Amino acid sequence: MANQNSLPLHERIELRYTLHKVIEFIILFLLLSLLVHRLLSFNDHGFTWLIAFLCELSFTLNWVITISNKWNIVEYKTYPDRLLQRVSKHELPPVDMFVTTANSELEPPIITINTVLSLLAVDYPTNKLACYVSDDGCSPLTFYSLSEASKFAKLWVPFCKKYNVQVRAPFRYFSNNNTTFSSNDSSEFKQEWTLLKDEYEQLSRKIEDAVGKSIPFDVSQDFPVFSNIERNNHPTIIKVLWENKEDVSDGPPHLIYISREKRPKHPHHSKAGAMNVLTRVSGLMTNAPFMLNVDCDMFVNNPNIMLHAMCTLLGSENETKNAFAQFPQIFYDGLKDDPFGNQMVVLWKFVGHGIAGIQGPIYAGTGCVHRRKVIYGLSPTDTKNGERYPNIGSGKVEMLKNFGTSEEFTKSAGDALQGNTECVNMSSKSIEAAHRVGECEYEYGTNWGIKVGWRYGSTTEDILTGLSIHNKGWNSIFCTPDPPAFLGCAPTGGPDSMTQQKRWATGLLEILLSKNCPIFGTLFANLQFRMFLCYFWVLSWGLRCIPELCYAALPAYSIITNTHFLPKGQEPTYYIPIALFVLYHIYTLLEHLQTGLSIRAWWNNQRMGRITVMSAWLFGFIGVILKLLGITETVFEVTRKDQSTSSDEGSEDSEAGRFTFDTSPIFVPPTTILLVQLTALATAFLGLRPQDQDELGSGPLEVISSVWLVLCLWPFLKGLFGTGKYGIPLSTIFKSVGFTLLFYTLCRN
Ligand SMILES: O=c1ccn([C@@H]2O[C@H](COP(=O)(O)OP(=O)(O)O[C@H]3O[C@H](CO)[C@@H](O)[C@H](O)[C@H]3O)[C@@H](O)[C@H]2O)c(=O)[nH]1
Ligand SMILES: [Mn+2]
Repeated sequence: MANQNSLPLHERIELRYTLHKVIEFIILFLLLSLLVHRLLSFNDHGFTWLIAFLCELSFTLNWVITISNKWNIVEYKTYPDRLLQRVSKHELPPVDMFVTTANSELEPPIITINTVLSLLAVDYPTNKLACYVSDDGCSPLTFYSLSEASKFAKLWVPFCKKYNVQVRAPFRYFSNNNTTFSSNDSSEFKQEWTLLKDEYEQLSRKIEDAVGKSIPFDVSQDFPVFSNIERNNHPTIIKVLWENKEDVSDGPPHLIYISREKRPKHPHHSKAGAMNVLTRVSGLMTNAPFMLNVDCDMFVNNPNIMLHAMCTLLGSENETKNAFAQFPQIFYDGLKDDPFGNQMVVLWKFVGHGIAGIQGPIYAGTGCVHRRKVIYGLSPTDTKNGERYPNIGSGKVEMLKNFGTSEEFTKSAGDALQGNTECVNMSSKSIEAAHRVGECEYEYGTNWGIKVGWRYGSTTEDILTGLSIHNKGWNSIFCTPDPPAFLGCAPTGGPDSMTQQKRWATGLLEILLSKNCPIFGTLFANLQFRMFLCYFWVLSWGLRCIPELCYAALPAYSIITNTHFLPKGQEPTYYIPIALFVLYHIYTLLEHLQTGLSIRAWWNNQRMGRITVMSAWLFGFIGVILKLLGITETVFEVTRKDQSTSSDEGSEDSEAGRFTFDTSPIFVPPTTILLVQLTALATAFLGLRPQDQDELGSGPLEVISSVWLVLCLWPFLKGLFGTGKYGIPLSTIFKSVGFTLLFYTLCRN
């Protein structure tokens, strides 16, 4: 038994991918050879040679960082059983659970309440949990749905715990299991199951009925605060929907609804602002040392998540090392073969696990358990020395500067920093204080968003917040239990995917071009150099559109002007780009096949990679430039969450993965690139090219490149002839034709 206690709670396992490494180095060698060849033959070639050289230089740099990112692929195994042998259930630390929602139209409340229900039912002592929902939409519908859900939770939570239900989001549970019971199901179970299914259906129906009405319930009676309010102009609303007074062990934990104060002209800092209000309000009510946060669409898929996370966070060694445990983002009911390339399975598998082997995963905004004191600004050395958080200052003035003027809150923050986890309360006094810390002006003049809490200044607040933690020298842990911890929705459709990618590219570049740029973290703080490379790799997504677009223009330019930008057949270097092209695609295909994906999924991801860079990331880049010039502000556009009901045999299904368009200018650049390639190919095949001089004209490689781009842009080619949402709008086509003509004329002159 003594051995039992010395077994580790988590293990780090290094995975070997020798074949991958070999291919990675061959690709690097080929890239370098190509660069050297270009340098040596500059004089014989013109401007295109220089452009190609610069593009390839950036691809090579990117490749070097990719190799570094994937150098130590590690997996963490966690052992919840060992944890439970070591500590009894009532010794486990409390956890506050946060859910954010912002718009009841784009984020249907039925999705939000399923996430909340799945959280309320996790396998963890109920009296250690509290769930806080932040509603930036200040929607009576969301509020109503939650209050109805809290009634249902009283049946649902005990049911899940009694029968050890796997998936604790009711919409999934009742759609997966259907109505077939197994022979060993007791009649009691069948009865309760039927009752709960009924109750859940009633709950969904109530919410559905309420969706149609502008005010879903009698606000004046149920909750007068909701009458006569505007979404962007209202006081703080906090409502304890359910308080777990009796401390029952299998009932639902506390559930609190929060809609922070919003006033026009007061910056609200989108999700980061919401997270900070959640942090403060929960600090006043439960002040748990750990905080789990999820987006409203990310339900719990593995009821043991808290235990898995605790395996990496508890114990004195972890306490001075690991700041947070991040679970991967995985999506449910994803479209077959990932037509929009946004399920990111391969990305998480190789890059995610690779970064996990350096300083730990980047904070991804959802599915993450944070330490409250780290969010309050603690660094690992503060905990090591056992001193009273010297770096963030514990004097009264510093506490006020850091945490604001609420005495109740500074006291609770002090407690949290000292590891004093005594539970606060939900008295009317603390609720009053909670209203104050939810006000717009509360943060003015404080360190909230700057040194404390979720960081402001980027639409990807998650990456920025995680970076500030890694800068301090903290590690993080990539927690990948089986079955997966959380499942969420990936956008389905061209416009939604593009909006999301644009926001990411914008937010990431905002960080790179600010004083928070990770280079400073590695030079002056404790960010490891290879971790800096990881951050640089992610943060520079928005910049990649420049070499990509230039490189995409080169084959067309070469064909139209009858020149070449790739080596010609007489040179031995002719085979370098061919080998690169083949090997790179074998490499990515290998990654997809090893992840269990199809060739089709690989192809979809390849081409969406090209499309996203030329459209969404380009607009992210432009957005940041406009912000830097002071012309516009960047905004957080919420992604639509589709309510994928279980009606799988819908008539539209055959069209489900088809690319959709809207009038957004985001679709102009890819359409233009497509038309440019088609024009170039037409000139070549119709023999309209100018005479080439001494065999220097464009060759098969230029034509192949151009054809390849057309294949990548196939969804747009179909879009040219599609109708409705499947067709590229005429205005977009006209603009693209205009740009194409301009390009053609410029080439000809
Ligand atoms: O003003 C806002 C805007 C958004 N949200 C919430 O933020 C979450 C993420 O928004 P979503 O539109 O789903 O964005 P995604 O691109 O899907 O989210 C990813 O990227 C975001 C950063 O861009 C992170 O915050 C998320 O955690 C991460 O899942 C959702 O729960 C929203 O309700 C707010 O609470 N307030
Ligand atoms: Mn989302």
